[in-house]
Amino acid sequence: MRPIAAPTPMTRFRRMRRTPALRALAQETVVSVGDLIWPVFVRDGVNLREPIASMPGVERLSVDQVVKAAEEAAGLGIPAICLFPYTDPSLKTEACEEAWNPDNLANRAIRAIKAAVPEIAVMTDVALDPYNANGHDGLVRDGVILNDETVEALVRMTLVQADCGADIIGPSDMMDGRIGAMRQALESAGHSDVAILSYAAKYASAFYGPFRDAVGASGALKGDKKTYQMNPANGDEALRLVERDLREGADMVMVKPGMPYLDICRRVKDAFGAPTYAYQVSGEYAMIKGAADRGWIDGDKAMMESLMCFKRAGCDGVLTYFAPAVARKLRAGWVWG
Ligand SMILES: NCc1[nH]cc(CCC(=O)O)c1CC(=O)O
Repeated sequence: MRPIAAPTPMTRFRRMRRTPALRALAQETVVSVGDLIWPVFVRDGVNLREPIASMPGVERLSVDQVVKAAEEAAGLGIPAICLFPYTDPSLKTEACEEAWNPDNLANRAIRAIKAAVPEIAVMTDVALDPYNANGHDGLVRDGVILNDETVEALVRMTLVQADCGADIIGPSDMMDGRIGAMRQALESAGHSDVAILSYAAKYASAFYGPFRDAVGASGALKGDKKTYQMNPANGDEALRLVERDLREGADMVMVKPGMPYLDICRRVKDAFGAPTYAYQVSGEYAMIKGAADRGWIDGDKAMMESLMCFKRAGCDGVLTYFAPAVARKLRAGWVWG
């Protein structure tokens, strides 16, 4: 495509910006409620909602409250909810057995949501960090993160989540070969309808800080995640990872974080045309909220603009802590232009 413009004054771009009606007609991109996946934090207990200091407005919810949140999301038309457990430190071990316990917090939440709100898609997190005494996404031996042993553990975790009724498996661990192993295991176990949204291009990012507070992993983590998460300097590698995961059977792919990596979103969408998602991560949320709470930016406008930018960059959808707030704005008839 080669856009052509006659010289001014034959072309005046401002003609199409003059009124809201003309701006609406010229608008190229839309955000709709169907683009949203809402990540929520689950904690133990009953009737509990616990604020997270580094994520103003986000709470850890007990399972009964997660069900309420899922009902609210479904009522707003949000298609999917994604669960992250805050695991009791006493359940964290080096072998991470709690990860495939059918009665762990995340699995109880999946079952409770599917029983009460079957129409909402439940997405899971597959990684060992909520269950690992050392805070890593993989099993660790002598300070080394083990790839193939971790993949076996992740497959066990996946199968239990699928048994509990998960619709979308979300491997966020960045081990090599896990998508193919999970896909095969799901097929063999009769879960051929369960989809995989691969965190294919996940960077070793400073923007995950508030999330690690939210799931209680900040204190536990020994070292960093640079031997498995990507170097922020790399773009071509993201394309190779996405291609590999699609070939192994991923149904959808994700770029994470979101806003600092919109170039990667665009390249991934253009290269493969696969369902492509971005994760607007905790640090991105905290920046917008933190600045808004101090009166430095208009929080609603910055939130809506950020969602539009993901869509413009080629994303089919966005995992965002803003999901219910965005859905409410859309429902109220948000005027973009
Ligand atoms: N498996 C860990 C995981 N899953 C989702 C996030 C980050 C999400 C966010 O920051 O909102 C992380 C953090 C990490 O890799 O350390």
